[in-house]
Amino acid sequence: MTANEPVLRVEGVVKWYGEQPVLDGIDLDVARHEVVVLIGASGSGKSTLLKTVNLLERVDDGQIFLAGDDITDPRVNADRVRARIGVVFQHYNLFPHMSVLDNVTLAGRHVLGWSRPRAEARGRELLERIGLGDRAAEYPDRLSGGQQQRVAIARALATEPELLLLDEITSALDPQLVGEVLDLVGELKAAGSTILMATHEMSFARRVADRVVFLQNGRLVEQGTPEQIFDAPQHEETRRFLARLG
Ligand SMILES: Nc1ncnc2c1ncn2[C@@H]1O[C@H](COP(=O)(O)OP(=O)(O)OP(=O)(O)O)[C@@H](O)[C@H]1O
Repeated sequence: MTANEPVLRVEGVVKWYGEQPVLDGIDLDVARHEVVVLIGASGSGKSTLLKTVNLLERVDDGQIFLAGDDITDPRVNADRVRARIGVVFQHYNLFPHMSVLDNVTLAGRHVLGWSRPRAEARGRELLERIGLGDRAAEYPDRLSGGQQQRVAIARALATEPELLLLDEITSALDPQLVGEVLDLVGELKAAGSTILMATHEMSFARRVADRVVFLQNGRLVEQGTPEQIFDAPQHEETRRFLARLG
């Protein structure tokens, strides 16, 4: 990979569900250390775009490159690609029958083949970083929703991914737990993570995004800095979307 190559390049991506194009020719780059935030109405295609990057959905047309590698090539090993991309979803999806530490070490041990000591050293370091170092041996249901979502973020970081995908990671949380998760994302940004995320939290998008991307009906309508998008949107569709949010 060359110095200027984006971590992620999405080129002409099209995805159909039945008769309906859900992604209608998306072009998008994410540079190293950049935080790109997807906004748009429910159903505009944000989650589907993240799923195509993580290979949970196959594209019908176009290509996706991760650090220059075409990950939409049908011959790629999807598990290997996924180990290079950390993903956190709305529902934290921790394994309830495994300790917090085992949840965090699973991918390193089973996908990357790390030894237990290596995976656990990395896992404990991450749990310390998210302020849950003393909860390693507990089961997830002993933790609050915000703490579980922080563990899910630690799990996503465990394989030292090149890219983090965050999909509505606060929308299932009680309002008083949202802040701790958003603060953690702010810390990841400060530490230089490369992040592509979808959110309905416009105040957070404004705070954390280097670039905001507005999607509507599977098309990328407009993108720019938070100031450009929120204070001076150029497209009528963007203006209408933001006006509806009040
Ligand atoms: N598995 C599926 N089968 C058929 N249609 C789907 C499927 N998943 C999503 N869709 C449709 O694709 C469109 C885009 O959905 P997507 O979840 O990507 O939107 P979104 O912008 O992430 O919405 P939200 O903000 O509500 O999460 C919607 O019309 C949705 O109904």
